[in-house]
Amino acid sequence: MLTVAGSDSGGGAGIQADLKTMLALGTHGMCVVTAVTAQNSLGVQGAWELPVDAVRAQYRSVVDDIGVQAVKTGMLGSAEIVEAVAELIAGTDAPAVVDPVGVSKHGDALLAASALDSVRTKLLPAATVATPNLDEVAQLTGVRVESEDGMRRAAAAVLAYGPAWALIKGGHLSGDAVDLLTDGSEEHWLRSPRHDNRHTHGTGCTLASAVAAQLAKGRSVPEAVAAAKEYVTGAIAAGFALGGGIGPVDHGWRFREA
Ligand SMILES: Nc1ncnc2c1ncn2[C@@H]1O[C@H](COP(=O)(O)OP(=O)(O)OP(=O)(O)O)[C@@H](O)[C@H]1O
Ligand SMILES: Cc1ncc(COP(=O)(O)O)c(N)n1
Repeated sequence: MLTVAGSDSGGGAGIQADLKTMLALGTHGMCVVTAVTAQNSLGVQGAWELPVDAVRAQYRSVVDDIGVQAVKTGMLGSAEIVEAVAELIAGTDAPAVVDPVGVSKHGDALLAASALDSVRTKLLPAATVATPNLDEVAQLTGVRVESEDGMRRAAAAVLAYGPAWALIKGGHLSGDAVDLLTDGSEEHWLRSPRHDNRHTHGTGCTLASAVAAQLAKGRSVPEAVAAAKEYVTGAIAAGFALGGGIGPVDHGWRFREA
């Protein structure tokens, strides 16, 4: 399966998190790099986008020869890259999990403000599952959620842009870590205990890649999301200190348990 995302030199989020997740879930990981970040446990020190032609060329190389069973998108950076990727995934016969990455855990911008409209009108409509966190919901739809009660409103506002399913992540609320998956008719609440662990770098990338890996294996969207939630919860519980700031989740927690 394929991730279209930015590189995190610290190895906790982005392309690196995606490929580790794909391996841990028994799939073959491939990647289209959209941007390179200089990043560590303290934040993002720099970010450089690739030319849009390089993004398109990587995508065509992989899809035309090897083929894909599922695609995941993460950091896309600019409106130009968002629009190119939206067109590429819309033309690919595989489910697409779109993580509309806006800012890093440290508050560094990973998407230009000028790209928001392209995310709304081009990328979200091409998604099988869109996985915004609550800050991204606010940025994209204007809906602000401060408690579980508001998550239905958030999902409706995201679904209005056209993804088949919305997975609203409540990781930034307090209390249990609750997410809502809905296609507008079915509703699935995913709840896990909140782990009191500050080493959560990469949670969003890991969850979205895990959903894509499960879809690649042929699971339905609700089954894929339930299995992905279980995987990311274990990875957060096993998150560990690395560097002087926020350490990564542990993508290999199941290997170590075994
Ligand atoms: N402390 C925690 N304990 C358990 N689960 C958590 C915790 N924090 C987040 N989660 C879960 O992790 C997943 C990712 O959610 P989150 O809201 O953190 O995504 P994100 O904001 O995109 O990630 P990031 O903050 O790294 O950019 C969700 O399933 C969420 O419920
Ligand atoms: C290159 C890159 N992509 C995405 C994120 C967001 O990470 P998270 O998984 O924590 O939402 C990041 N920090 N860096």
